[in-house]
Amino acid sequence: MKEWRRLVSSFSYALQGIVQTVKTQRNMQIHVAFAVLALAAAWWLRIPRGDVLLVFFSIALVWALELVNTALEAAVDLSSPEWHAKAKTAKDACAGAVLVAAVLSVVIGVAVFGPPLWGKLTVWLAV
Ligand SMILES: Nc1ncnc2c1ncn2[C@@H]1O[C@H](COP(=O)(O)OP(=O)(O)OP(=O)(O)O)[C@@H](O)[C@H]1O
Repeated sequence: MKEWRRLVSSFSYALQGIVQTVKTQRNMQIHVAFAVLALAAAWWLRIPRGDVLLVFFSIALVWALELVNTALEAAVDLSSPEWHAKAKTAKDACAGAVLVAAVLSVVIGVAVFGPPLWGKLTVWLAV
């Protein structure tokens, strides 16, 4: 029973971490907005299941890295409030990781949504 309660509370702390990050981090709010847009577009364009999984994968990757980035920023601010070269390296590298995932998700987005969007556009333009 105790184990079960511990599992539920760690899940609840994890959810609090996600909610708090969405509430406080502008970049996370942008990622969430893009994810909602991408999923709405996937539904509208009737994207095949395999491609929807790719979209979910890129959303999860960007969100996960933004959460790690937020955690690292908080830890660095706590341990090194003054300027320090290593604090800069840590923050910049973590921001770079988010950027890599964001670029990958743009590439996936163009590959998944590009052809069906183009198809819709050509139908509209032909009318
Ligand atoms: N203690 C520090 N020592 C050295 N450089 C720092 C330090 N704090 C921040 N920086 C530099 O300033 C940049 C911006 O840091 P900041 O903490 O404002 O994060 P951010 O990327 O603006 O994220 P957010 O907007 O989510 O707070 C870092 O990427 C880093 O280059």
